[in-house]
Amino acid sequence: MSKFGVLVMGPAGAGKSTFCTALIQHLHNNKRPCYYVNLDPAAEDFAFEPDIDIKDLISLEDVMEEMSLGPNGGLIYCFEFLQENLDFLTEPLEQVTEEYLIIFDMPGQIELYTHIPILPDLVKHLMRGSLNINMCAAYLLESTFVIDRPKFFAGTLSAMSAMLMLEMPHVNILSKMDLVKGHVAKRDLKRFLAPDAEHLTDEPSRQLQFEEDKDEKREADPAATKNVMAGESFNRLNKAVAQLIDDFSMVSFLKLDAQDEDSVGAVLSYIDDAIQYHEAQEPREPNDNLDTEIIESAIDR
Ligand SMILES: Nc1nc2c(ncn2[C@@H]2O[C@H](COP(=O)(O)OP(=O)(O)OP(=O)(O)O)[C@@H](O)[C@H]2O)c(=O)[nH]1
Ligand SMILES: [Mg+2]
Repeated sequence: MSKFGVLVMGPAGAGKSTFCTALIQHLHNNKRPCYYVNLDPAAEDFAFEPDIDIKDLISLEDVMEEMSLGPNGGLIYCFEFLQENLDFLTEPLEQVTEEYLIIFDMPGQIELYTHIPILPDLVKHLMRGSLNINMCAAYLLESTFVIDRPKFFAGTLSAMSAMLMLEMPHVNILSKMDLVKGHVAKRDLKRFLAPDAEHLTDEPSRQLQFEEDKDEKREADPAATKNVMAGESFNRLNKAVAQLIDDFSMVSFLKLDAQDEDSVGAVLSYIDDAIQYHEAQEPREPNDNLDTEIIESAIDR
């Protein structure tokens, strides 16, 4: 029997928990069962009570107090503790059946997605071994942060880093689209949704701004002309990064407005495709009330 899950990731405040809530609401509305797993040991308020909450195993607050760690060190400690106590996840998840979508709500500390092997090990445990969950990563970036070229590069590279590290089907999502709608031309938005090297480096106004910055810095401090962020070298760096993003041709973004159910439904259909959810579902019984109504209304017509 297969199981299906989505790992909702991304930087702090990207809208991960809001997306999880919207997804659960959408699944409820469509009479689809889901299983909500909170893996953020600092999360407090939930619109839907998690079925598994890492805080029942360990809480960030306790770790910070007892181990005298900061929030990031504390989070790593919590995940190492989870790694040593994987039964906490395995035992309840073994009972989850194939109709369920298991939603994992992750914390926002970016180091989890870049260089620490904790998350790949956790993902391996969920995808292989006894659980054998068909998983997809949903990586959220806030749209207001990335519709500016340098921020877009930084955000996209972080998404790519997570993608390469986790080696699992991956859906990138620009969240909070309601905040940029009407403020950004559709044409401009398009090039951030499906980036290619030429579009990303072709931005004369931005270049002008950097040239001006360079002149100002030169007057103040001649050594600043060596700054890699200024002028031609920055331009070349931009081009190289844009080419890298293009070469991978893996980074494109779906739009998400968590308040808009159609938008949530559209993102879910990409996730379903990535994990092949529908292929594994049993055909529904024809005597199911809903199906009977549909058949009756089709006969009436
Ligand atoms: N306008 C708008 N605000 C949003 C949207 N999604 C989330 N927010 C707001 O963004 C803030 C952060 O949202 P969360 O869902 O807590 O983000 P998160 O990624 O779970 O944050 P951490 O778990 O702390 O990393 C909250 O104030 C939300 O109300 C959206 O689609 N539109
Ligand atoms: Mg959250």
